[in-house]
Amino acid sequence: MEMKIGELTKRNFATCLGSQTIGALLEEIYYKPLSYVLVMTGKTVSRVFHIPDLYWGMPLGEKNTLDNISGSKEFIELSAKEDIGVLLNMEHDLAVVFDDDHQPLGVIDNVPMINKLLQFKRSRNKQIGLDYYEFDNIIDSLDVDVFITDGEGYILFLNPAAEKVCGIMKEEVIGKHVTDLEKENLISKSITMEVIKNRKKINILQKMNTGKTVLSSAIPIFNEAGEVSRVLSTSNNVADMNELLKRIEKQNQELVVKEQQLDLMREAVFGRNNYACFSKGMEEIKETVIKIAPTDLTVLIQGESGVGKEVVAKLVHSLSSRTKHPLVKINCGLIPENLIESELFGYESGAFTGANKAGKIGKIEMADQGTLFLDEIGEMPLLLQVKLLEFLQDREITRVGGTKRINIDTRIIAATNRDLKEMVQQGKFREDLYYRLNVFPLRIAPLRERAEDILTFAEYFLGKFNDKYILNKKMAPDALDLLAKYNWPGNVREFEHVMERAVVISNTDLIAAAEINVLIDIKQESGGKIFSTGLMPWKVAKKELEKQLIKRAYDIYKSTYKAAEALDVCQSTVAKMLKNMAE
Ligand SMILES: Nc1ncnc2c1ncn2[C@@H]1O[C@H](COP(=O)(O)OP(=O)(O)OP(=O)(O)O)[C@@H](O)[C@H]1O
Repeated sequence: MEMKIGELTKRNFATCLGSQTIGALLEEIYYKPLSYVLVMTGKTVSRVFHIPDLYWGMPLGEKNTLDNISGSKEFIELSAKEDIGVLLNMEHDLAVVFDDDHQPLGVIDNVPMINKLLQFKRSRNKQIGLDYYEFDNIIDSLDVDVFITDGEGYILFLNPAAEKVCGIMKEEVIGKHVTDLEKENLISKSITMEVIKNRKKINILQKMNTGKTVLSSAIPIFNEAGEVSRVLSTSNNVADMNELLKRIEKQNQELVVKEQQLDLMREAVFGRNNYACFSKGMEEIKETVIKIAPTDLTVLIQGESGVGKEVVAKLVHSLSSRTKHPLVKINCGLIPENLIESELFGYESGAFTGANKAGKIGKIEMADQGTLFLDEIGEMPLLLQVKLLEFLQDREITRVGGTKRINIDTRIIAATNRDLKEMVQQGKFREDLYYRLNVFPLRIAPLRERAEDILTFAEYFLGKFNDKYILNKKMAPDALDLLAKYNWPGNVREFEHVMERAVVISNTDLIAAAEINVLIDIKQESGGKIFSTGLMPWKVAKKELEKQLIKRAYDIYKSTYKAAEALDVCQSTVAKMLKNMAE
């Protein structure tokens, strides 16, 4: 059954006589949520005014009576009992609805829209689309604020969500102009007028008198003549967005805390593994280790002997998820060639004479779930390189003398002080194995190339050996100078040994340069050898060498006596030559 006109009728109207002045009328209805005024002549409705139009005209004609002004809407009269089908194809915008006694019951506005809905519904012959009232209900139930004005900025509608955000009642503001809301400080800035002016969508942040800040978005709706006939504003509570942002921020903070905890954990790991660094290069290695440790990437660490390759390998393992499982080290250079295969792969009982009867598991198997550290990989015999390559490809081993394939899950870290690439070129190392290992290469620079690390190491090892020997020794500045100038052919390992011996042998609590000097002996700096890089006359070369040695010794000791002692010449020679050089 079709709806009746009475069900669609809005009761937001007032009646009055045509002799009433506009001023008096508006004063009377000011606070009421009304949209229309019906001017009565006896029992007949003679004119209908849209209340916002009256506000608009008021400054000019406050004293005018309704009979005297223009602007009445065209309308049609309908009975409440009629089916809504009568609206079909109706040309008027507005209908005034009467009851059985011909008393005005209300109005139906926006008839064309209802019309369209009806047509739509009928064309489908079923209940598709929404009834007019359903729209009202839906907009009222929306959690989004909806605020509608006419094309001049007079407020026509706001839903409960908008009432809440603005802190105003519909009744208070319907029919008012948006600029009044600004004047009354109900909103900070009207977006509606901007939209009317610019004829396009605008977004702004609005502060409401409720203290809430909303992000408003308003769009113009145009009539057929291309004029802005309505402005539809919706807004989102910034507090809700802020709430969301706060939540995101909180999560970010939690992440930062977690990151810090992770940093602390890493520091603890670094501390435990005795990794000291100061130079940019070493910091970079530390950062890289932090990044690659959690992955299962194979790492190839290259660098001279004693630079700290094993330290780095341990770090990678400690910071990986495999840390609870063993880090198994195999020094490929130390195991006799005939044993290395069984060392790596293990053997079954009775595999060869002299072997343990029960058999033995190899290092690779021991490293299952953990990390296998192949130190001195450059020393691995070529034949075994093939077997290692096979394992790296299949991740399976067969014990010597056995047939069973055993699946192994291990991470590989290899280290070498040899130039593997060069070995590949010389045919001493398998190219395919080289590429299998060189997945993530790390090169650790020799100590002489990272002089910035020396002071850090001095402090670090001083602390370490003071603790070890329960001492409290310090380094004299010239002793530190000396450490910084030496070129450390044995790298960190040599440095560590020198520091340990210095702590142990120094006679006082202050380790002096002379005590360091005894340990590193400047004459050994280049193994006691002097290299020439070009040819020059004998005498000139001799002179140049003398100058260089004197300068070097004096730079280190800052004393002609000590320099003379180190160079094994008399003090006057050093003093004289320094003087000549200065002239
Ligand atoms: N960054 C570092 N922080 C603290 N100690 C370090 C560092 N680097 C190296 N060392 C110390 O130097 C010594 C040599 O380090 P490590 O054994 O790791 O060197 P390597 O490069 O593996 O040497 P090799 O090639 O001879 O096996 C170790 O005692 C180690 O503790």
